[in-house]
Amino acid sequence: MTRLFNDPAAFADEALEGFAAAHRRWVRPVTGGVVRAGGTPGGQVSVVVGGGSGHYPAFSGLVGRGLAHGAAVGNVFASPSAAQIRSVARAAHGGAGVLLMYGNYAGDVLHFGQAAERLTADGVPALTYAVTDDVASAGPGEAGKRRGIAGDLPVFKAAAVAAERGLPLREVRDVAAHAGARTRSFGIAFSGCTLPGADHPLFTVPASRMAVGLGIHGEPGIGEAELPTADEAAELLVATLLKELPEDVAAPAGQRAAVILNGLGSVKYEELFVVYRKVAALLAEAGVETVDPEVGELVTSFDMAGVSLTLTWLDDLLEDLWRAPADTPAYRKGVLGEPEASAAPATPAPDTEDEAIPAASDASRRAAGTVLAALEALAATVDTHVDELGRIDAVAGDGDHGIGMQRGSTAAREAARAARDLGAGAATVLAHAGDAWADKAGGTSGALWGTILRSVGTALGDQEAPTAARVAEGVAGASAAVQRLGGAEVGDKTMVDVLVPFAAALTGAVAAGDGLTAAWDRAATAAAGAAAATADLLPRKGRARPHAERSLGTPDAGAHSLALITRAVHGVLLDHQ
Ligand SMILES: Nc1ncnc2c1ncn2[C@@H]1O[C@H](COP(=O)(O)OP(=O)(O)O)[C@@H](O)[C@H]1O
Ligand SMILES: O=C(COP(=O)(O)O)[C@@H](O)CO
Repeated sequence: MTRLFNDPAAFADEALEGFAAAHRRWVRPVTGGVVRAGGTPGGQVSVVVGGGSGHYPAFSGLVGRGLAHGAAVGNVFASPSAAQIRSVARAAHGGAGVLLMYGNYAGDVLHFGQAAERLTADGVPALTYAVTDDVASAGPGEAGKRRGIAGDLPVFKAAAVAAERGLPLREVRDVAAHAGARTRSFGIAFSGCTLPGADHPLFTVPASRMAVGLGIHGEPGIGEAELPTADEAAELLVATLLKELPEDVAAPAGQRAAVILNGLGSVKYEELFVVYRKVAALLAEAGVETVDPEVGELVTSFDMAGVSLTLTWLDDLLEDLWRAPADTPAYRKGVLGEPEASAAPATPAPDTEDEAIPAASDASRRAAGTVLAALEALAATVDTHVDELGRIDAVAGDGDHGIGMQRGSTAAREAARAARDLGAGAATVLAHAGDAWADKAGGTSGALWGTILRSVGTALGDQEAPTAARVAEGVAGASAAVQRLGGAEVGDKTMVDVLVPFAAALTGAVAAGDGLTAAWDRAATAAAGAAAATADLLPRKGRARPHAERSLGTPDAGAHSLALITRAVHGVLLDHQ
């Protein structure tokens, strides 16, 4: 239970503020996260890590010498936005490029990928690396789909030390990939966390049982088993990882491994030590020599009761990097010399983008008024359904869809209003709204909704009075852009299952001669039907994928919210026709 909070929606921001105030020796707050207090030495590659809040010490607690140069910090269980990541990366840049590192989650992949593209275009060379250590999240044949859990730490650390030793950007990324390929984790859980403001945990397991194969967002595991003793838990964790050796490790005997026994939030240190006692014995029995083991909380999920074991199979390079000293708020080891003089920031962090409003025709400015009304109706619908969206998402996802949509749609409405008040046309109002949505919400749906609004805006332009055909073209463009960006197809159980038939129905009705309001009405009806039909699908993308069966009978959260929104926008069109 998370008991101490003010406004749940402000929890992540307030926690970051307090964290930075408490750790000024190590970190300096910047827009979107924190960077090392002493900056990045000139000419050194910076390693910028990040992810959602709720996982402390990941990610802000891992910033300091010997580890990350900066951390981009998202909302609770949602990736930071591309704008946050760019801001942190620019502040951490020492002139030699930036490696962006994160766990392999859909939202993180989208936002860090977009940030890397923009940074490179802005003259800050940037590469990405996603950690995939969690063996329970996908089989060995799909290792690229695995998520990142406590294996984040050794992989981030290897890259950061390589950067500090002066390696160029590509080689730092190669080191990250080498450490990632040799890092595996597996966990068990006894209860999920309770998010700030929620009154029950994301999942529960009967007192006599445990979930096997945990996730760090309240995912309930891939199986259930009898509650083990501490020794039995150790046996399961060790046996699972010894069966999951990296390709270039033939057998455990004779190997050396970095070991992390990680508590997820409410498993106490003494319990962890009881488990570790057996883990150490079992690894020794298998002929594995443990190197600088860590027992404690390194990646958490609020108050989740769970424990995971991580092994990084070491070679000479990886052992050297793992043993290197570090000095961060949450992870310290060895002794570091005096800090090198830091670079004057090579790339000052812009806090705001250029806000110039392009000229617009009167017709487009009038259309911007309708766009604003549509965004107001959208945000109101999300507010009304916020709890329902969270509940649906919690069935097989991480329960944050309502909160994420609320943050995004509220920000979009405010940005649209400000742009409209400055005389913007329809395209500019939608572009500002889309950017604000993606920036404030983060997460998968934040990136996708930002793209939807911007795509529709591009088709409308700032000059012409939008016709029904233009609107249909914009929605079709949004549908194609979402598929390109997220890689989902119809049938994967995502918002694409609604967006594609919605766009097709709208285009078809307009082509058949319907006016916009009538065509939108038909399309919104098609959207509602398509959203309901997602209940029969098995998810193949996003957070819900590993819990496919649990989601049968429940519609996809993003599909459902999209259908609700299309109906709300129809009400606005009726009023404005
Ligand atoms: N690859 C994808 N393409 C399109 N939509 C996706 C994809 N992955 C997830 N989604 C949509 O995003 C929704 C989840 O949104 P949200 O919970 O806000 O993001 P997150 O999963 O990052 O927490 C899902 O219900 C699904 O509709
Ligand atoms: O939740 C996280 C990011 O994943 P999403 O796909 O945005 O949900 C984050 O907590 C882990 O970095």
